[in-house]
Amino acid sequence: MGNDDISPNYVPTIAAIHAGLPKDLQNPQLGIICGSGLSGLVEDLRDTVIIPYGTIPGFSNSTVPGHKSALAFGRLGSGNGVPVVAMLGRFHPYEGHSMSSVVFPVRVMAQLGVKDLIITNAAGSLNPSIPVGTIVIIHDHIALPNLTGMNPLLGPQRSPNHLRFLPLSDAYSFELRRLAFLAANKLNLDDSALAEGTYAWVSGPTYETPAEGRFLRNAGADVVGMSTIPEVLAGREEGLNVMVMSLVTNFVVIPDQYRSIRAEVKAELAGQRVEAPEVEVVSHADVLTIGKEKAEVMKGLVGQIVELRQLNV
Ligand SMILES: O=P(O)(O)O[C@H]1O[C@H](CO)[C@@H](O)[C@H]1O
Ligand code: HPA
Repeated sequence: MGNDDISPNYVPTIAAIHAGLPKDLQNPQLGIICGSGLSGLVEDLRDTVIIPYGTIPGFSNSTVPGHKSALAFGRLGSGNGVPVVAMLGRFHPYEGHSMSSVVFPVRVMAQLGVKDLIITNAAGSLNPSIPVGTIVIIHDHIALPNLTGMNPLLGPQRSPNHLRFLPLSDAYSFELRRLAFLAANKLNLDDSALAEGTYAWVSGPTYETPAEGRFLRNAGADVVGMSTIPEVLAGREEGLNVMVMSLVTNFVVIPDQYRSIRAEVKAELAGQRVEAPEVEVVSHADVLTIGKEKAEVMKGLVGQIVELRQLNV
């Protein structure tokens, strides 16, 4: 899955978007990507204009429950506020979208004038000290697909302004992460509400086996998900400041030890029938439920980050 569309034609896309917007919303400063079940993040936008993906050349539709398929434009923050564009729903490679379609909206955001990009997602925790409901401010990532030939930036250099060899040691904006913690403080959130950690990107759509979960945990990842990193890479390649907030919606199932069938059969042969174990499984429905529960907190944080950014704190 390489990058199949190196030079997208932005003209019809930007024209379609601008045609649907009043002048003062045409150059948003902040981009937001709403993860699974997190479209409620934009409820506080003012003067909102919704543009369905289906009407925007180059955009696909998201097929995942909990993802809408529209851009929301509006204003966030006090006074006149900051013009914002939000993706209500994203594209995942596992849906069959090409890598270039997955990151196209981020490139379009950059064309529209976005400078800061806040990416959200639902993720599974690999770290026992990061429970369900925690919001993890991502400070690093492990992207196995990137290491094995699925890097979204594969292909000819896009332009002289797009770095051929993009460094990623500074991928996650120190400034925006700082504002996230200042915002949590302003909102009187408990220390445990926000954590910092490393996101592991996997292609999905299967959830991890216990051995895969253990492998990722041992590799140093704190949370795992099937999105986000292509957007981070494209955002950085486009010169945006990027921050990622992962909402932990479940623990990745990693039993300490496997139940031995041999031992159970031995017990059965000795006359003691053992019941089949109940194995805990993750479901997307559970992921969406936690998203709904925590949408308010996520929304509050984003709003407060915008407020602090406006004040140049
Ligand atoms: O990363 P987002 O889009 O929030 O969604 C997460 O939730 C889905 C699995 O439940 C996967 O798509 C995973 O990546
Ligand atoms: N694994 C991968 N992606 C996810 C998970 C998970 O446990 N939870 C939400 N998205």
